[in-house]
Amino acid sequence: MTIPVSILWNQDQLTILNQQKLPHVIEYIHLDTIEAVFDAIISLKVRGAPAIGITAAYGLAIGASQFSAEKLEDFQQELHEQYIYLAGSRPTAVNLFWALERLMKKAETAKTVEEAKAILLAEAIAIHKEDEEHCRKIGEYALSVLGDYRNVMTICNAGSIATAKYGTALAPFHLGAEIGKEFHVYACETRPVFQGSRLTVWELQQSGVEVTLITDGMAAHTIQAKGVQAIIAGADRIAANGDSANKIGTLGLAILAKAFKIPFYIAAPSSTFDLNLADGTQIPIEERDEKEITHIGESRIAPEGTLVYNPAFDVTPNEYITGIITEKGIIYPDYQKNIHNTLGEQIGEEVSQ
Ligand SMILES: CSC[C@@H](O)[C@@H](O)C(=O)COP(=O)(O)O
Repeated sequence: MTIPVSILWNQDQLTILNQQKLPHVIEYIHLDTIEAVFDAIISLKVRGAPAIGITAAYGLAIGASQFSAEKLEDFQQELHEQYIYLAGSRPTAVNLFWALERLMKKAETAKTVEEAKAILLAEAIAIHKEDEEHCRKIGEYALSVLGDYRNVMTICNAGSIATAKYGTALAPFHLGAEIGKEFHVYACETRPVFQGSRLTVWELQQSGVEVTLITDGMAAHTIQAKGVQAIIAGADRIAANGDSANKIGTLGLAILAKAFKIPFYIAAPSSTFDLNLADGTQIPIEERDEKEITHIGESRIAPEGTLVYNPAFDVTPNEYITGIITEKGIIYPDYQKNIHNTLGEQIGEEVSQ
């Protein structure tokens, strides 16, 4: 049993698991240009907030390595243009902007073009490595709060393949499998793109975790009928007051958790916090192609001319969140105060869009 990984940097080459094709085809593809990285992000070949950030960082470094500029000033100008280009790939996951800005800041310190290229790549590798360490810590903290619980619900895929390794919401299940702690995970299929059925179920099966698939509309009944003891979800962006954006359907689960008096946890690394935003109303919500709802694969399931609203994310207000599990510890209400105390002021200065 192995925990799958979706991003590899080997011999100066970026390779990703093509998540579009899972679970039927396990295909790893090389991304050799910044355009290929942009396409992989917008088309969900790579997805999940931390994985998007890591891939974008490599994308900027790969792009910069191919610039022909000889003068540092020209190089920095081209770098800025490519940074804006990649930052336009997806709007909600703040890890994208966080990672790109981290590279841009580092590049400013370079004295030569060659040095800038080396700095960019080193920073992308550092972000990749740190994310794995952070996710492992999140998993350890999550295991401590889940305690003796066995039946836990999740949504979307906030797993190993959405990060460098281990995942955020799925990290405790992978680590649990390693130490013999048995969970039974109820995975919401997560319409419209089915990250739950296609990715979470596949990923948990790979590491030997017991997982049952349900449709999103079955969540309330399943909590009641199967004795779900906790819900854990990832996040794409967390505001300074703890309001958390995650895949569409997460807010519904949080409300259910309150109604059924079970804990609802968000698991996310510090790179997912955007302390520049006072609350969740300011988080941009991506709206995606209506075909994701009117079709399953290439088959149309709604009449021609159907009006469609397809927001990919929703925002869970902080009052529904029992705790936010980060690599720096578990943050409990009062979120406004405790997020600031746990993450420190520097994060607020670094993250912006
Ligand atoms: C650890 S990833 C957390 C979230 O990014 C994840 O749950 C999610 O919403 C992913 O959305 P996606 O649209 O598939 O990129």
